[in-house]
Amino acid sequence: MKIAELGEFGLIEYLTRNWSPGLVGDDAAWLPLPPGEQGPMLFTTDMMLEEVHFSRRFSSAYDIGWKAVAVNVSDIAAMGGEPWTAVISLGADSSWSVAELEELYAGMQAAAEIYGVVLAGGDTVKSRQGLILNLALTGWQRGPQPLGRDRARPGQLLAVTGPLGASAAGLAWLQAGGEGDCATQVGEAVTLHRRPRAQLAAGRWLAERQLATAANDISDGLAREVLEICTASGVGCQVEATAIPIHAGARSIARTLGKDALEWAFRGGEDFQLLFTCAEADWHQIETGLTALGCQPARIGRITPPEQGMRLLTEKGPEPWPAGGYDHFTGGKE
Ligand SMILES: Nc1ncnc2c1ncn2[C@@H]1O[C@H](COP(=O)(O)OP(=O)(O)OP(=O)(O)O)[C@@H](O)[C@H]1O
Ligand SMILES: Cc1ncc(C[n+]2csc(CCOP(=O)(O)O)c2C)c(N)n1
Ligand SMILES: [Mg+2]
Repeated sequence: MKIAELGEFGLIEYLTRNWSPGLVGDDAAWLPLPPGEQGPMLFTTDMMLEEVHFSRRFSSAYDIGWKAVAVNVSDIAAMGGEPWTAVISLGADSSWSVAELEELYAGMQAAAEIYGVVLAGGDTVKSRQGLILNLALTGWQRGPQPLGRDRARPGQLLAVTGPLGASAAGLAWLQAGGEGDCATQVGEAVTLHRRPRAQLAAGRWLAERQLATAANDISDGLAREVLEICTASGVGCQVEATAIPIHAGARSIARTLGKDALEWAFRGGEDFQLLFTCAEADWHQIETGLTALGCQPARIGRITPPEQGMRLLTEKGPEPWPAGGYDHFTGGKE
């Protein structure tokens, strides 16, 4: 069915026909505050555009809906918070059918259930070209203070919650005409590109115990996220290239396509693992706790005093920190 057959209001009614009362149908959604929660409120937004953040050639409408929820939850996870309510802004051109938008909503709903997000209304317009999907997500802080980017201190460890490079590798594989639906490490990289996982349990675990001093989700690549923590905290760092965990599927795809998987880890982005800093004395507890949650934590380096700058230690010796990361206005990558 074409969207024009339903019209704007018919489409909204159709897509939200199973939602609870109070969430859709008035000027604003209303719902009770989470019981007993008084921590600071968190509020984030992340937008996805067709052919910028996803392509219908590589992802189903369900995948796209899923990803919109996961990328927003990831920002709450990086603060050590709990996600709560999201509103959806949707712009669709006439190439999108009602059935596809229904799939998009099914994907959003499925991810929302997994992460405990309530979808609470939104706004719908016709786009001139392609799909625009934006979520604004509220959340709240469990710990006494948000897990920011500005409390990394010299001597602390830099670590990640799991392997990197999978999403960019999965996308490169699909762009090269590769099959995504296979039960291999390559298939897993493709799945991680299509349906990224927010590290909500890891963020919550670290924040509740106050074991992480700073954190960031890896949306724009390790190069960019380490720079953000070091800049916000006013510190330097020393990262060992060989300690950076690379997803096995990304390694395999890099070999086949003649690419560099480490480059995907640094500048590919969309891995949505957490980058965090912690006291060295807490590492054993962190490694055990995060592993029990299904993560594959790895320490990749150390925070240093600011005057030492940011350095990458490779087999050839110390190198300046790799520039770049994903930048929308410099052609994707710097
Ligand atoms: N157009 C804007 N107006 C006001 N603030 C903005 C705007 N775009 C981004 N920001 C703010 O700038 C900061 C960095 O934004 P950015 O989108 O890079 O967040 P991020 O978490 O680093 O990345 P990602 O979008 O991939 O999650 C955030 O605090 C964000 O709220
Ligand atoms: C079709 C297609 N081409 C390229 C990419 C890669 N990509 C797009 S946005 C982004 C960084 C995060 O964005 P933001 O900073 O807006 O959160 C990355 C790595 C993709 N996913 N799909
Ligand atoms: Mg972020």
